[in-house]
Amino acid sequence: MTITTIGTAVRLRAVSRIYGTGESAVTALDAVDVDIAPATFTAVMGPSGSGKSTLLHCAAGLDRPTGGEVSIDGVSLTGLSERALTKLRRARVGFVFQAFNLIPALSAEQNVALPLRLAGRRPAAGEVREMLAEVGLADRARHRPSELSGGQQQRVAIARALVTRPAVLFADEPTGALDTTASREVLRLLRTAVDRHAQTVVMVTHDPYAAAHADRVLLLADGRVADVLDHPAGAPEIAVRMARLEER
Ligand SMILES: Nc1ncnc2c1ncn2[C@@H]1O[C@H](COP(=O)(O)OP(=O)(O)OP(=O)(O)O)[C@@H](O)[C@H]1O
Repeated sequence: MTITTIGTAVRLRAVSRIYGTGESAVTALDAVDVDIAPATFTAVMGPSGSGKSTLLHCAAGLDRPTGGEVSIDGVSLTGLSERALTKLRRARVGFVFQAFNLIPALSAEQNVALPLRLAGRRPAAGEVREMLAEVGLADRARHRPSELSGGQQQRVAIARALVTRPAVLFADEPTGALDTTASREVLRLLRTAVDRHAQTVVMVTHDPYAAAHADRVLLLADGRVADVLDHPAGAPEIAVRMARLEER
């Protein structure tokens, strides 16, 4: 069964995720409600262990919540079979991870073409090259990941995540392993996906400077949304709200 939720790219209703059972049970997410509007950039922050990665994984359909409901692009994930969930992820969702996760034996171009091939499509002429050009790597198409800098590898990973033109891009600490210049370039690409291509970006980060690129910052504590900051003025404002959260 699918439930249509027009106007929301990602919707969480009373989403809980409990790891383990009995005395060792850990409540990583505690009845979280979140609505993420299409074509917006959301940053998810919070102290270590507050549930950021769990939220991202549940919202992206990579992990199943213990309770509650997640919808992506108007489709409820509850009750979908693994196969249907995989299909939905391939069609509507992109992922970027801190560790890039490129396939070492494949060239940049082959890495970017992978999601299209997995979806059973033969990439159209120029399609993959255009995507690489969008992330500024047209001249690196035949290079393997080991022949690229960290920043370039992450740009290939972004091209790979965006090549299917997914409705939502989830990014888990995408700038965590990068220096300031490479981070800025990655954040600019994520911002472009939102502003130019009307895609929705949800990014977990520890870095207030990265979060300052977002339209909205969700601050988690103990598996709940403890604070929300709309249109942050800059990194200092975000850092202050984070500090307040950590003092509680
Ligand atoms: N597979 C698991 N089994 C048991 N507990 C887990 C598992 N994954 C996460 N947890 C626990 O759930 C809570 C939330 O973890 P999560 O990784 O979502 O936090 P986080 O905010 O992303 O942390 P960090 O910033 O350190 O990456 C933590 O207490 C963590 O120990």
